[in-house]
Amino acid sequence: MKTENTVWHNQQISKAQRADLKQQKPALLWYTGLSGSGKSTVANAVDALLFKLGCHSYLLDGDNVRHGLNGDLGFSDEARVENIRRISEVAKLFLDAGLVVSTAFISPFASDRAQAKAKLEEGEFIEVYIDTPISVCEARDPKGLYKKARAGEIKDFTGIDSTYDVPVNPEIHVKTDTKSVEECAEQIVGYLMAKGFITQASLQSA
Ligand SMILES: Nc1ncnc2c1ncn2[C@@H]1O[C@H](COP(=O)(O)OS(=O)(=O)O)[C@@H](OP(=O)(O)O)[C@H]1O
Ligand SMILES: Nc1ncnc2c1ncn2[C@@H]1O[C@H](COP(=O)(O)OP(=O)(O)O)[C@@H](O)[C@H]1O
Repeated sequence: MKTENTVWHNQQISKAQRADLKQQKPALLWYTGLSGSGKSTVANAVDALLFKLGCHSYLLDGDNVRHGLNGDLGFSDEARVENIRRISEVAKLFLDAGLVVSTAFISPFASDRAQAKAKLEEGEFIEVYIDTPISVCEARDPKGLYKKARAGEIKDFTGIDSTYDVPVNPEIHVKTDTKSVEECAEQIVGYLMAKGFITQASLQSA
């Protein structure tokens, strides 16, 4: 999709040059999971760990992005599709800047996650499934939203009266009901190290 009568301008500094300067490989950690599953908590812990390791990263969080860029969108299926489309474009720009990016959105539809992946280079999209049973999410209910949804005060609530497509083959599968936040974060950072997204050189220069 592009605006009519616009032409792409190649830029002088490439994505590879920006990444080389930071001694890291751009990547997108795409967190997905139910409300209350732990996306924000784990993504924040990972981002803090990456920062400590000297990695140049950035976190786009669902609730926060809906305070600005996507503040005009609600929770109908169409609005969620547009929400994820915009986020995937923004994430792509951040990757272009050479960063390790995290996005923490419910992103309930598999087709939207697939489209986000298709916008990136091979291997850059890392799906992180925050797999927490809805019973646990509901017991946590950190924002009191499940209570409101059960009372019929919020409609189209994911897992109650709006669909969530469970990831079929996520790169990282995180179980927050059996692991601590720290263990979940270490699992994810360990994956990035094992796959060479963070190099020894970048750690030594930190
Ligand atoms: N109807 C409904 N369904 C789900 N979630 C709701 C709803 N209404 C408000 N909220 C709050 O919005 C947060 C989800 O926003 P996202 O942008 O991640 O959703 S989506 O990816 O477009 O589905 C979600 O944040 P998290 O709890 O962090 O997931 C909720 O705080
Ligand atoms: N291992 C864990 N990982 C992530 N969150 C956990 C874990 N154990 C308990 N929690 C709690 O679960 C809640 C998850 O909320 P949040 O991170 O906002 O989820 P989401 O962003 O998916 O809506 C927080 O209150 C957090 O403290």
